[in-house]
Amino acid sequence: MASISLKNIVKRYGSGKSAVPVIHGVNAEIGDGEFIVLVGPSGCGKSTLLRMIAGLEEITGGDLFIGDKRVNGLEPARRNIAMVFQNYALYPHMSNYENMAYGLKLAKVPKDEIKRRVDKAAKILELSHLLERKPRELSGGQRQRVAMGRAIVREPQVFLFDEPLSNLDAKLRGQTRIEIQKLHAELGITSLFVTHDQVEAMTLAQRMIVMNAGNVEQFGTPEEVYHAPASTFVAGFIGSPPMNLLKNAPGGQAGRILGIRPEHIDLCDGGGWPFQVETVELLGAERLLYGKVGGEDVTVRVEEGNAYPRPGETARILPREDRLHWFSQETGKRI
Ligand SMILES: Nc1ncnc2c1ncn2[C@@H]1O[C@H](COP(=O)(O)OP(=O)(O)OP(=O)(O)O)[C@@H](O)[C@H]1O
Repeated sequence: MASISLKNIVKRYGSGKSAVPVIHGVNAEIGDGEFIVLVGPSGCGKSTLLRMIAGLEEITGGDLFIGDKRVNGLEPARRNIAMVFQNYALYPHMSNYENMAYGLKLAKVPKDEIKRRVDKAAKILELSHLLERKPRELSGGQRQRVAMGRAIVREPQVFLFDEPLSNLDAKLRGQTRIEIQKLHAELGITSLFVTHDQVEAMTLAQRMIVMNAGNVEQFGTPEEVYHAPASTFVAGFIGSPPMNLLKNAPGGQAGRILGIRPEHIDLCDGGGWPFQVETVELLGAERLLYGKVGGEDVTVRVEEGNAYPRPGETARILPREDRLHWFSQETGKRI
């Protein structure tokens, strides 16, 4: 196991005048054994960052340490890292056992040691009864477990996951998420998990790095990111539906954006803000009311079973005082 340290990491694709800057100086200290999720919208540079740590992409500037060793120029095979990809990348003609054993065989690990490691990984992943089958004889979720097994047997210092759940359906994604958490609890290997899905990020992360356009917007626990987003970008990205952001809120201040989550607004009989309801959506346990306050979009969440206004009506709403967030209109940063 090992810590990972990113010091002012920069990435540019190409060179000279045609160089495309993609990562603009990322700093992060990841502790030994931590499970970190890297989350952000498509194109923000998550995969590029992960691939630089894996050694699959050259680092343009800055220093990357794994443990106390600077590894910028070290080839991937010598970084003691295992990577799990979205598309599993299993060999179709090999059995699942052979797929898991292949890397060790190449590394000339003795046969009985290979068997010991594969059997142990298969047991952890509940794959023992499927080892003789070929990957095509497995479900998507089982295939992803074989891919994880292949990573585990190498007993790496670091696991890198590149959107490994995105080919699975919603239910299986949920189950596999739980398995990955169990695996981490059992093995305690430093892990970096890339996703664009904020729900996946919130549920898996011990700490999460929220990225936007090649920069780190926030690095914190899911609680910190949810309760104290560092910027309007994070406020709008984390949480579903996203935080309401109002430039001209009643009682607001010039130059400031007021943020309030839909779940932190109550309906009231008098006082509060006038809220013109436009549409209402039922999502099982809750109802979302979409409408306007003074011309700005506002979403309000009401627990199912409670009274709620209908489209076309004007209701009164009261944001909870202790749940208000303030951001600078100029920089978007939290005040
Ligand atoms: N080989 C390349 N040459 C030039 N630009 C590239 C190259 N690879 C990636 N990029 C650009 O770098 C930026 C970051 O890409 P990256 O794949 O890291 O994003 P991402 O956050 O992982 O996105 P996604 O979730 O869509 O995979 C994008 O703007 C992309 O177009």
